[in-house]
Amino acid sequence: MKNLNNAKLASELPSTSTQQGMCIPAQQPVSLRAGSDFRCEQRRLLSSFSCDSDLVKFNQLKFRKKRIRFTRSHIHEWGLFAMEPIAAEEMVIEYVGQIIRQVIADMREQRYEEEGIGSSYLFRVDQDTIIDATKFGNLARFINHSCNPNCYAKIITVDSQKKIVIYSRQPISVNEEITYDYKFPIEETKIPCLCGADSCRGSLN
Ligand SMILES: C[S@@+](CC[C@H](N)C(=O)[O-])C[C@H]1O[C@@H](n2cnc3c(N)ncnc32)[C@H](O)[C@@H]1O
Repeated sequence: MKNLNNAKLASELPSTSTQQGMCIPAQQPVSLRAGSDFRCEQRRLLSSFSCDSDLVKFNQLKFRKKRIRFTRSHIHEWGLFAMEPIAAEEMVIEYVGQIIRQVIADMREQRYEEEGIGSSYLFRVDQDTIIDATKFGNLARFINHSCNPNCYAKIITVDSQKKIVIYSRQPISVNEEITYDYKFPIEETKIPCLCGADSCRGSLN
């Protein structure tokens, strides 16, 4: 199955409280305990920091969407382009679509092929969850693959729900095409890559 396969699963949100363990030994002297409390809190903050910043950025993205547009791309048909400068490590857009199971994705993939839909808008979240943006989605469905991309896809958990978010990995200029590495699994039947990067691997898969 050739779905947009995201390898960055390391971003699962750890719980900021229960998974940090109990840090206050009951019989500790007060002064030591205060130090322990402090170190414990510091550890908790440090370990939850990147996750919380994902959450903050995700909430910000809801209220202040990046200015982007889809237009013809030199890579493949339609692509997504920045209409404002985007700094590195910014959330650019969420990849929105229908959440489906593997068995449904397999059936749909076959149906889409029969319908002559040549592009794949299926994005794997985990082993049994796929987001299908073929018929319902947002502008993220227009993002093309590049072997030298300016963005990357990451899975974050918001309110116990996994979400695919596209982040910038470097500053992006106005009118620059937004791309990420699809990380398709390797297959025998190759899909030629047209990204044009010097480091192009020659195929998407
Ligand atoms: C999510 S769509 C991207 C948007 C697509 N360009 C469009 O016009 O709808 C993914 C499909 O775009 C095509 N594609 C994306 N990046 C490509 C690349 N670097 N080289 C060749 N085809 C690409 C492939 O057909 C892929 O299945």
